[in-house]
Amino acid sequence: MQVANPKISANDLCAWFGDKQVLFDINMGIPERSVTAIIGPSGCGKSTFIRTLNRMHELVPIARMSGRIQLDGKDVYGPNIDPVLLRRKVGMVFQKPNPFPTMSIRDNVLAGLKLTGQLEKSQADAIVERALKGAALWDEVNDRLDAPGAGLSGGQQQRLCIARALAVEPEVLLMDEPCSALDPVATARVEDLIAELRRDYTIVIVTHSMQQAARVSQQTAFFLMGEVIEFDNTDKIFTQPDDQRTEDYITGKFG
Ligand SMILES: Nc1ncnc2c1ncn2[C@@H]1O[C@H](COP(=O)(O)OP(=O)(O)OP(=O)(O)O)[C@@H](O)[C@H]1O
Repeated sequence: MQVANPKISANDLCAWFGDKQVLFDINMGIPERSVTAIIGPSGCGKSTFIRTLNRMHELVPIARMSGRIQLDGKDVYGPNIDPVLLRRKVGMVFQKPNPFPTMSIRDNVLAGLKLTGQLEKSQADAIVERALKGAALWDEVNDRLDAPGAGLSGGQQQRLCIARALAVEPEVLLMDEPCSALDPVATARVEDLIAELRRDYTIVIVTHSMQQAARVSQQTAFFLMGEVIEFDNTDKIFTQPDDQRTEDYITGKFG
């Protein structure tokens, strides 16, 4: 699938852990303000791929990569790019909700801004409200912003982590199996939220749930053993895939 003016593009991307190559010549354009799902069996390189997009891959000492990743046409591995600033633009939400447990809900939302020394105190209340509203959590927590983050349900904690990611005003949100620790009700809320967020953000979501990919995404990439086997509109991937391996995977013949 050719994407005109992609928000992010990967060109000839390869990645290794030590001697083991785990991504092979990935070429993919990720459209702006849209949800792109990454599916594929365990160990096929989905997480590694999204972690190359905001330079988290390089935080693993034995990790290496080659090829090019561009954000708005600019090389994210270029000499003038500060990885910390890049990660503010390209935020990440992880599999297990990971709020700071003893920190208040309010401070959890502000944590990213505090870390990068960007918090203007006079703005804090407005930022907290905007981020929690953006994460569809404000109505549930606005009367207890000083309570610890750990007191929330799993689904609320994940939305708190999404609020924390939104507080730094990213342009892209990478989500690595964001619902895998959530029950179906909490999952549905996060999926509704993803549908809302796509109006303003470019979202890339790794998921093991084919149903989730079909529900939330506009494009889907099927990864297998470190390669992109097929990348197309989600409807096409789930109804008329071009590759037999995609069909076998989505119909549950392996996984
Ligand atoms: N920190 C690491 N050190 C060494 N090898 C790693 C590391 N992280 C991942 N790998 C290996 O890289 C390959 C790709 O892993 P990755 O986590 O990207 O796959 P995945 O498709 O996201 O898997 P899953 O669906 O199980 O989360 C696997 O073989 C994995 O064992």
